[in-house]
Amino acid sequence: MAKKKLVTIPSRYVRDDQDRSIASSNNIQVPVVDMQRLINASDHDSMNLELQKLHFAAKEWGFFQLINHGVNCSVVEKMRDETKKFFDLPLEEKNKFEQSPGDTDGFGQLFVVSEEQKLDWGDLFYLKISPPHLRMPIFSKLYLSLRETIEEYSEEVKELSMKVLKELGKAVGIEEEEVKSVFEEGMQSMRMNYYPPCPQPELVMGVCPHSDACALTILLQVNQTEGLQIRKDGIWIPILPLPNAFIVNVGDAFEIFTNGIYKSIEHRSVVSSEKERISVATFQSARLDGELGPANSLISAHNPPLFKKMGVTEYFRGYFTRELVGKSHVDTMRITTTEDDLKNVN
Ligand SMILES: O=C(O)CCC(=O)C(=O)O
Ligand SMILES: [Fe+2]
Repeated sequence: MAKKKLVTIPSRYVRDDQDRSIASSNNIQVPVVDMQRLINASDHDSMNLELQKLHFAAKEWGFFQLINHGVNCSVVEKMRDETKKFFDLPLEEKNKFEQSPGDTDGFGQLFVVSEEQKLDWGDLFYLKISPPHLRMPIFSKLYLSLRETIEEYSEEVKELSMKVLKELGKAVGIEEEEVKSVFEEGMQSMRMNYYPPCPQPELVMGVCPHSDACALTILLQVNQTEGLQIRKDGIWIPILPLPNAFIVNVGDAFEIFTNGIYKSIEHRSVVSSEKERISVATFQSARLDGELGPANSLISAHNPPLFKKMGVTEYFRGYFTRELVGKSHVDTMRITTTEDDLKNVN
């Protein structure tokens, strides 16, 4: 669909079921966290202050912008350039990386589970990156400049994600070893999003409301264009991306791991009539041969688990075989207390 000059919107893209109202003021913005302060052990006071800020951001917002993140600027620039170049390729070139039916990796659309399902106004390119044995054949078909850039960028982002996850763990009292054991060799994947301008943006959605299945998402706004909105207390808030910052959000797996202290937040992206928009989301998840459930360090008689424990592979199977609708997936892991359970307690 990218780059085609359409005048009317094909009906499969029309989303008349969406509430499009947004917060009335631009003054409400997600918190900004400074990574350098967070890890600068020589200044304990400002480190603790920043940890409190991070805790507040993850607990109350599930989203924040991360500045001084330490990822090499030239690597980020290369990632921006390569992503733009990829989506600028002629369609037949991009189609060489097309998703095969039933597969999530490749160029196309995600989560299309039926012929009738509505479509998002955007193209995407999804790749599993790490550990390397998860890479699909498409990965080795990437031309050199794109593959090298993705490898370099994702390696740095993985390090950053682990640092942030450990800090978040610290803020709620989860031992670092436990964070590492679940997430360090975890699956890392990447979704490059391209949203072309749309003649009637009020009829479509770039990405419909969803939460991310992973533990942590590091989002790069490639061309600094607005469009991402997050749902806080029922109100959609547009995010104004800061230059040189990443937008970071808590995913479903970390909501489960923190036993609900941090929550994954629904977000969506809207499109514009004039400008294209490009973003790169890098997802850090749990290791596939492990289990996902509330962290042992948090659970006690006073703090019973709110979520079931489940094999990580099974957890993802559930996510990818459903249409992406809000936070429906994390709800399937919730332990529901029935009246019978309550009778047993009393
Ligand atoms: O394009 C964006 O800013 C958000 C994309 C997103 O939510 C995703 O890829 O999961
Ligand atoms: Fe997302």
